[in-house]
Amino acid sequence: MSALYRCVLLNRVSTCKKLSGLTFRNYKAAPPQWRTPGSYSRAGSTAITPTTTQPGAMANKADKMSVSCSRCLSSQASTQDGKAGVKRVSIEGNIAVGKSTFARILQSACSDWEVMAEPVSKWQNIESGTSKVCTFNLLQMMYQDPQRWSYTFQTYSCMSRLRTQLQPPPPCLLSSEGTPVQVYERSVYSDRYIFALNMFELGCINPTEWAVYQDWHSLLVEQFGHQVELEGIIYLTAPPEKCMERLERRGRPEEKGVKLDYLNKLHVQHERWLVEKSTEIHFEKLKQIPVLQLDASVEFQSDPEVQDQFITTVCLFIAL
Ligand SMILES: Nc1ncnc2c1ncn2[C@@H]1O[C@H](COP(=O)(O)OP(=O)(O)OP(=O)(O)O)[C@@H](O)[C@H]1O
Ligand SMILES: Nc1nc(=O)c2ncn([C@H]3C[C@H](O)[C@@H](CO)O3)c2[nH]1
Repeated sequence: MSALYRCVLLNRVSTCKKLSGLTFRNYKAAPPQWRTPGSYSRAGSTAITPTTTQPGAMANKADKMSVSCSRCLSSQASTQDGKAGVKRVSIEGNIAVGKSTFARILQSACSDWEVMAEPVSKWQNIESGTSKVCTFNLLQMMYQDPQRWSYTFQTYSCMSRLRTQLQPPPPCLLSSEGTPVQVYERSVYSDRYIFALNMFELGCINPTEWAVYQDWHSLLVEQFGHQVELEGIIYLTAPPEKCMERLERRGRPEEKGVKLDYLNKLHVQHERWLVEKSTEIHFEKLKQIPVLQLDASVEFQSDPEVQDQFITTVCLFIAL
């Protein structure tokens, strides 16, 4: 069944449904508007059959994916900052788990979603203040000498994420009749509660730097308030060994020295923050954020059926 068809179907779901372990409670939301790659079309309204009742291959694929949702999205998106009705969601997960790949799939499936990529190329090409010819690769510097460069990296990565999260949605999203969504690849929150915290625990950020980082991070998040709030988090998980395999296959030069142990530590940070909820969080709203956990160890890149299943699940999460 195509993503377009199933998203049309979603329009009629109003009672508690269970999909691959994901429970949805009563919701009435406008249907997400979908496109198939290459052709954009608006969805009409048709009766729905929940995906769990679909026989055959789809059900088997669903068995392969473990999906869980800690709480579903509130239908109230931001209304105070010119982003009325636009929901904001971040995709979180370990290095090379497949966030960009997943984001591209979402982007190509739905015209109402704007995916904002992590600004890696900016980190790789910081222009010198005096000469545009001279650039610095801060990502490489951080990996080569984490003790020296981690704090600098976190200031720059957090600033660039903040800039991304403050970007207004494009006019087409604001005028959308469906459920427009801005999807960020990582966020100012993972900057602090995954990476900066991890670097501090590893001793690559010293206690003074950590105190300074936390102070300005809190100030920025509090000052920008609802402008940097999220309505949901999509957490992609895979065993660190799988991430290592994908990281090596991708072959990003700066990541040559990344060890499995580092990915294990980042995995633990993600689990503490998003699953066990044992990370100390300093923002009340962030503590309440619904988290959709998706098992990204499935090789979904070349499997349209699995992609469809993911899209449907995200679509339901966002519609709630
Ligand atoms: N589900 C998947 N099945 C197989 N290969 C995948 C899958 N998802 C991603 N990959 C591959 O793994 C590599 C890393 O994926 P990707 O760049 O999307 O990860 P990422 O999470 O965005 O990484 P980063 O944390 O560095 O931003 C890529 O080579 C991609 O083609
Ligand atoms: N130290 C550190 N802090 C961050 O906030 C952060 N965000 C991403 N990364 C690394 C992971 C990938 O190699 C690469 C692309 O995601 O950049 C980070 N590294």
